[in-house]
Amino acid sequence: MVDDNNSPGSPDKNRSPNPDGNASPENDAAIDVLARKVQESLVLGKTHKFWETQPVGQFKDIGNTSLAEGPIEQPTPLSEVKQEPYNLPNLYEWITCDIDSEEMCMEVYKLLTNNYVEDDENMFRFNYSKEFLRWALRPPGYFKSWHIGVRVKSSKKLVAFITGVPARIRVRDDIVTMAEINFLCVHKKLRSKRLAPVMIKEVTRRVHLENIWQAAYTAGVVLPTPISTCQYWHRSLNPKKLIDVGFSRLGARMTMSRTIKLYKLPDSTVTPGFRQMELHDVPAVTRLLRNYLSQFAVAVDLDENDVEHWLLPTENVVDSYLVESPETHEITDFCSFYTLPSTVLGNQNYSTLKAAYSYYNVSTKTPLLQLMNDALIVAKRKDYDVFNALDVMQNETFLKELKFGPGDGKLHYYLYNYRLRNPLKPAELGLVLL
Ligand SMILES: CCCCCCCCCCCCCC(=O)SCCNC(=O)CCNC(=O)[C@H](O)C(C)(C)COP(=O)(O)OP(=O)(O)OC[C@H]1O[C@@H](n2cnc3c(N)ncnc32)[C@H](O)[C@@H]1OP(=O)(O)O
Repeated sequence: MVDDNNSPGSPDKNRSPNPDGNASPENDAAIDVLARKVQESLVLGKTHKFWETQPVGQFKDIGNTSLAEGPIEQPTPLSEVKQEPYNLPNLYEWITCDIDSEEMCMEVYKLLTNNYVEDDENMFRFNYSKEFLRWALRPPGYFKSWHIGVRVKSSKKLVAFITGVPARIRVRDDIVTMAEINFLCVHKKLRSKRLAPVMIKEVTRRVHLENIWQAAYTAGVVLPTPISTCQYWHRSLNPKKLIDVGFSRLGARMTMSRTIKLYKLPDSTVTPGFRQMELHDVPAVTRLLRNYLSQFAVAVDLDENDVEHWLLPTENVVDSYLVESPETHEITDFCSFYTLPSTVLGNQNYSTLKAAYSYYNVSTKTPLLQLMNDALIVAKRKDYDVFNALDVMQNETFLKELKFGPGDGKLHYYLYNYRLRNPLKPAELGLVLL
């Protein structure tokens, strides 16, 4: 395969300042990578003033297999949880963001659109849509109080944001109610002022108030300590545009027309019984997914309400397809992706990149390769420019063959207040965070 996807143009949360090249995702390699990071930190005199105070795996404990797996700290009585918000610098105030309100949702959208995650070279920035934010922030049992903003007191301008949503996550045999923390953002003009630790402490306090003591999150930066380090892969659907905007490069000895031909996909899907998921499919999809996810060391635990929320197709937010056997009408396979465009920064011809992100996929009868090729075909038909996938679950089995190319940088997975003895391989993760 000609890899024309090696440019720095992947706007993932994978903004590690020192990309790790091609480290293999084996356990030992993962430990090596972490050990190297820690070594670098020591040489640079880099410490984690905030993270060192938190109940997370610490770098000094890497490889110490005598520490037990499970919660690091026990819950405290709710009456001992701090009742008042943490102090902010005087000019700022906390708000709870009512994401149902069109006006509030627009403010959050604008903050993120202008200040959220960029790639290393500042060519692309995530552009989560308002509909996406509403979907991501209002799953079953969500808490409004976990949608937290910081405003300037005088102007009321929103300058920082962090969110949590509840989720059940299974770690080996232990099903743990956690908060999934996402959308941490500080306005560009307020960076490096230690606002992020206050935001994290405040969301932690509000999560504790609901008697929840663990959290899961992903980030492009290395913090103490990843439970796994994954890589994004990119499948060009519109190679000309991707090259024009600098997302990918023309491969060596490749012309534009050969590249277009290389990535061409058929107009229609090939699997008999392949169709969009509908409301009445929720029980069957839930069974299929639960059974599939049970094989991973760490996985999301989804019931029917969760599946309805997270996987029932929502225009421009999440797409789900399944295979219904034409003979037995049994639901045998499932695939899904979510929609996350990126703003193209400083390009004359294009302003956005339309990206699909692989979500949860299950194959029992249709080979995964064929199922995912059908997913690529529908994504292409819906005018996506690129299809992205992490190397989690069984994704490695189709990435190369379906002409995905590796992105640069990594996405690190973390648990708060839950220790794992060793880092996991990406293929041991059954969890995709948005
Ligand atoms: C039980 C319930 C628990 C709930 C909480 C669970 C934990 C949740 C954790 C949050 C999960 C978020 C998941 C996502 O949303 S990941 C997406 C993060 N957002 C972005 O990358 C958007 C663009 N960047 C920014 O808006 C800012 O640079 C941010 C806000 C990221 C940092 O602002 P700033 O650049 O102005 O820095 P500071 O001076 O205020 O603070 C510096 C301290 O902050 C630590 N830092 C930097 N980046 C991250 C990061 N991505 N996760 C955790 N910590 C991070 C850093 O190591 C340092 O601590 P230490 O190294 O000295 O110790």
